[in-house]
Amino acid sequence: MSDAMPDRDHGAGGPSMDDIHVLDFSLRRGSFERSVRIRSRRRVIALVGESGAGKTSLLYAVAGLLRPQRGRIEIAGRCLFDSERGIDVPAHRRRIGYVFQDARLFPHLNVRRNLLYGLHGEARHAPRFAFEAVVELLGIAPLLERDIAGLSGGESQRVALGRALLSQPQILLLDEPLSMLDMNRRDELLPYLQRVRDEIALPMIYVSHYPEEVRRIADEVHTIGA
Ligand SMILES: Nc1ncnc2c1ncn2[C@@H]1O[C@H](COP(=O)(O)OP(=O)(O)OP(=O)(O)O)[C@@H](O)[C@H]1O
Repeated sequence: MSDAMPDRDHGAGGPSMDDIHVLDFSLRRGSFERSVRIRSRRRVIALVGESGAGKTSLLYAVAGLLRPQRGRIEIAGRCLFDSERGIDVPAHRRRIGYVFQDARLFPHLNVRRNLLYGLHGEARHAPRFAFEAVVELLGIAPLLERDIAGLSGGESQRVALGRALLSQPQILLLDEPLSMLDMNRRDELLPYLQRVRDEIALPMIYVSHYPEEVRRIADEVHTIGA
């Protein structure tokens, strides 16, 4: 089932004929099996569904961490997997920024070093998302010299989002980034997620349990397992 939201103004980086996502595949994890058929021209889509429906598994397949049994995955027109054509782009070449439920920051590095970790390897050369711009976008400047252990859940998620952007992704995958936060912290973080959505023209796939959260972020909602 899918449910298109009203159009949002995405500016110059908005949807075009090329912005077509195709998630048309079947996967298996132990005894769990899930097939999905999603085609979308919306840049930001959400996957919702009950616990165990397979939302995280679908993100893993997009990220190249789980290989589907068959099918095709295209994000913004870029083919990542096609069993018929023998295409399976390795995970490290998919240019994915992944934000998990828990921020998964390096506890022995401070905020600045966690962010700079994202900006390593090829990402350092002519980055599309520069360090200062990402720090400004996410309001991280006051946190830069702080230790990870002292950050609130919302601050940690902003740093995790910043690190993901600095890795210069072509796709942003968000796996319930607000789920570990209480209501107040969720309300604090949501505007930053909206800024990322509006100011950075990246395709985003957003997994969530919360209809309210999804309505505020995604252009289109797909229910998994219905
Ligand atoms: N490593 C694994 N090996 C075998 N089965 C697994 C593995 N990881 C998850 N599963 C099973 O795959 C199914 C889908 O799990 P998944 O985490 O993708 O669901 P989800 O919709 O993201 O759930 P939640 O909302 O609770 O995070 C579940 O039945 C789960 O038990």
